[in-house]
Amino acid sequence: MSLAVTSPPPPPQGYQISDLAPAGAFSDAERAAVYRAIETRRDVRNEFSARPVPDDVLRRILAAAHAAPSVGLMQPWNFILVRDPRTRGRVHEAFTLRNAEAADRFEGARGDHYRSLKLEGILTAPLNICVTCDRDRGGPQVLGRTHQRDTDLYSAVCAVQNLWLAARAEGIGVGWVSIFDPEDLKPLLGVPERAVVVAYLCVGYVDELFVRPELEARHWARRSPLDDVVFEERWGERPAQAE
Ligand SMILES: Cc1cc2c(cc1C)N(C[C@H](O)[C@H](O)[C@H](O)COP(=O)(O)O)c1[nH]c(=O)[nH]c(=O)c1N2
Repeated sequence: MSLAVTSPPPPPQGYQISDLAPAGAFSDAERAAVYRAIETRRDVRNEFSARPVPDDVLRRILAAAHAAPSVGLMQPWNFILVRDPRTRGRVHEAFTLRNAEAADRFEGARGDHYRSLKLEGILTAPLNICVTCDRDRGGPQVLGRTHQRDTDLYSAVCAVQNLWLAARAEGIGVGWVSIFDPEDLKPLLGVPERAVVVAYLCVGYVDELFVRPELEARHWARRSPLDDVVFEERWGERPAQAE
């Protein structure tokens, strides 16, 4: 009897027919719903109702975030659900310190205008979600990240946007608060050294939303026209106007 040494079979590399589905456009109503979510999504700071977000709704929103694209399918995110008022109180203190520093960077009337803006709903929203990026997930080599190390961070931001849009469809507002030193938040939320705090989100039901960005409605900044930001072939080259 020969005892031939056999190497293990190579891992499968193909896919199954059942892995594919038709890629046709959505129905008119479905398409309208997607664009409506995108166009009416707003950053919410002030108008949260205390009504809790039910677990099944929260699960759908988190599943939408978790379905985001990610470099090499790295899925580098975690979602820390922050509900404890004591923790949120500490997060709010961290915000207050950094917000005062930020306000001082704007001079004169601009500084007064800044101080008049409410820029977070940490204590008034019933739920806060911290989105992190674990920079070591997927090991040292991740497909697509070799020459662009920050693509893991970009992936986590894609998850935030998915969450934001799904929340809009559920009637839930989201406000992104970045007026922190992220290192202040890490010990409060137990975020390990290797991970980055990407977003701190205030989440809750809202009865009304601004129809345009609140910062525009409050005369802080203006939304730019689409044509100002579209170039053709090279930076600065404007597309030819359609006849
Ligand atoms: C990365 C990042 C960080 C922040 C924000 C957004 C993003 C993408 N935004 C919200 C921002 O002001 C808002 O998105 C724009 O003004 C546009 O308004 P709408 O989102 O369309 O309502 C925001 N808003 C705020 O009041 N406090 C903040 O700290 C931040 N930080």
